Amino acid sequence: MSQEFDYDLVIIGAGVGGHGAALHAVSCGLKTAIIESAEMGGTCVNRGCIPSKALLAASGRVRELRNAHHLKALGIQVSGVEFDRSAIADHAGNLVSKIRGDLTNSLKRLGVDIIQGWGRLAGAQKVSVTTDSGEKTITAKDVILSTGSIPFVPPGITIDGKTVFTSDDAIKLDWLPQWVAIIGSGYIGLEFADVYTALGSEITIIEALDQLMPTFDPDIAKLATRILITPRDIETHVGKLAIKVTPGSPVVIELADTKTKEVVDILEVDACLVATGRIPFTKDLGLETLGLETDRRGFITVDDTMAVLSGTEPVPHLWAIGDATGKMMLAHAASAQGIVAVENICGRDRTVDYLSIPAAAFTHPEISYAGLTEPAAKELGEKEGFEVVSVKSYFKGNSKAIAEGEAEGIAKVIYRKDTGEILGVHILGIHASDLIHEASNAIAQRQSVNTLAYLVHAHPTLSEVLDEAYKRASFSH
Ligand SMILES: Cc1cc2nc3c(=O)[nH]c(=O)nc-3n(C[C@H](O)[C@H](O)[C@H](O)COP(=O)(O)OP(=O)(O)OC[C@H]3O[C@@H](n4cnc5c(N)ncnc54)[C@H](O)[C@@H]3O)c2cc1C
Ligand SMILES: NC(=O)c1ccc[n+]([C@@H]2O[C@H](COP(=O)([O-])OP(=O)(O)OC[C@H]3O[C@@H](n4cnc5c(N)ncnc54)[C@H](O)[C@@H]3O)[C@@H](O)[C@H]2O)c1
Repeated sequence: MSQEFDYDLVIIGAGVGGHGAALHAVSCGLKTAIIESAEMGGTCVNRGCIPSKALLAASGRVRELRNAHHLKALGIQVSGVEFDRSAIADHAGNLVSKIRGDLTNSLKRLGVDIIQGWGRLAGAQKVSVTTDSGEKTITAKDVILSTGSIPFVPPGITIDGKTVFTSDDAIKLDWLPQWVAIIGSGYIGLEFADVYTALGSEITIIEALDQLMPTFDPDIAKLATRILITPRDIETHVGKLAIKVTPGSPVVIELADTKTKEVVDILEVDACLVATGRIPFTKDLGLETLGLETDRRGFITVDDTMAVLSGTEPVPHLWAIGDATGKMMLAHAASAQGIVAVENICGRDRTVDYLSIPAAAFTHPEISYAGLTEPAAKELGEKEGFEVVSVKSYFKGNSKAIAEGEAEGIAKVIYRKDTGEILGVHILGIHASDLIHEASNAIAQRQSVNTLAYLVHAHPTLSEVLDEAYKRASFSH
C-alpha cells in the first residue's frame, strides 16, 4: 500500500454493491475500509431481495398446498392448510439477521475496516465520516460510492407506514390486509401480489402505463397476465394514475386517466402498497467538493468502467456502483459493477456487459430474462441493418415440467437471422430464475443459436425447454 494514504480503497455504503467491491479488493491485496450509516447489507439484505424471497417461499408453499386440484393430479390429498402470519414474518426476519451477520463477518474475517457513520467526499481522495463520536477525515487512493436507492413515492401519495406503505414496510408483514391496492406492476408489485394472493388477500393493481408489466417483453407480459393475474383474486386498472392516496381506514385512492389526467374512479381499500420504482440515495455525499453533480434524477453518472464522470471525463480515483448509478437496479448487477471498479483500480481494464446480466421476478411461476426484449432488439436491428427473429418453446412439451404438474410457461429466444447471435432470452415458468443462466452466459459470449443447438442437455430436465428453443431456431432454417 502507498504510505501517503490511510487506505488503498474506501467504499461508502455497505450494501451488496459495496460488499462485493470490498471482497474483491481484499483478494487484490488492497487495504480497504467500508463506511455504513445504517444496517450492514443495505436494501437487498434488510428490506429487499432476502426478506421478500423468504415471504415468497413461505406463501408459495401455502399456495401449492391449497391447490387441491394440482395435488390431486399428483395423487395427493391434503386436508386443511393453516399458516401463522407472524411466524412467516419471523422466517423473513430471521433470515435477514443470518445473512446480515454472515455478510458482516465475511468483511471482518478478511480484515476490512467497518466504519459506522455517514460518509461524504471531502475533496480528492479524501472522505469525511460523521460518527457517534464526532467527525473524522480519512484518505484513500481510491473511493467507491455505493449508496444505493430508496423507494420513490409519487406526489399526492401520503405514506403512514401502516395502511399506506412502500416495500420497506410491506416486507415486515405486520398484518394481512384483506384488500390491498398495489400501485405499480413492476417487480415489487408482482412479487407482493404473489405473496398477498397466496395468503388470501384480494388485490387491485394500478398501473399508469397502458399495459401491465410494461418493462417486460410483450409476449411474456401477456402470458404472465394470463397465469399470474387473471386466475387470481386480482383486479387491474391499467392506464390509470394514482394521483392521491390518503391513509386511514379505509385508504382512499383517487385514480386519474394517465392521458387526460381526469379523475375516473375512487377506490376504498384496506391498505395500499406503493411500488412505483426507486430513486437514488445520493444526497449529502459531498460531490460538490469535487465540482461534481448528479444527473437530473439524482443518479451518479459513470462510464462502463464505473469511473464517475465529470461531463464526459472520468474523475481520477473516484468510482460509483450499484443502484446509485441507475444502470440496472439489481443486487448482482451492483456487485458485478463493484468487481469491475476494483479491477480498473488495480490497473486491469474491464467493463460491465449489461446485456448479459440476468434478471428474475420470483413469482409462482417465475419470470426471467437476459438481453433485449423483442421490440428493443428490432429497433437495434433496424438501426444496424439486420433482421431479428424469435422462437418459442413451451413447458407443456417438457417431460420434467409435466411430471411436476407445472407445465405452464414459455421460453422465448430472440436472435439475429443472419448470424444466429442471441440477443435476448425470456422465460416464464417453473424455476425460470435458475434456467436463465445458461442463456445469460451464452449472451455474454455472443453465441449463436446455431452453436447452442448442438449442445447436449440432460433428459429429463427443465433446461430442455431452452434446448428445444435453440433447436427450433437453428434447424428450422
Ligand atoms: C422489495 C425489494 C426486493 C428486491 N429483490 C431483488 C431481487 O430479488 N434480486 C435482485 O437482484 N435485486 C432485488 N432488489 C434490488 C436490490 O435490493 C438492489 O438492487 C440492491 O440492494 C442495490 O445494492 P446497492 O449496494 O447499490 O445499494 P443498497 O443495498 O441500497 O445499499 C446502499 C447502502 O449505503 C448506505 N449509505 C447510503 N449513503 C450513505 C452515506 N453517505 N454514508 C454511509 N452509508 C451510506 C445505505 O445505508 C445502504 O446500506 C430488490 C429491492 C427491493 C426493494
Ligand atoms: N426480483 C427482483 O430482481 C426485484 C424485486 C423487487 C425489486 N427489484 C428492483 O427494485 C426496483 C423497484 O421496483 P418497482 O417494482 O418499485 O419498480 P419498477 O420500475 O419495476 O415498476 C414500477 C411500476 O410503477 C408504475 N408507476 C409509476 N408511477 C405510477 C403511478 N403514480 N400510478 C400507477 N403506476 C405507476 C410504472 O409504470 C412501473 O410499471 C426495480 O428497478 C427492480 O430492479 C428487483
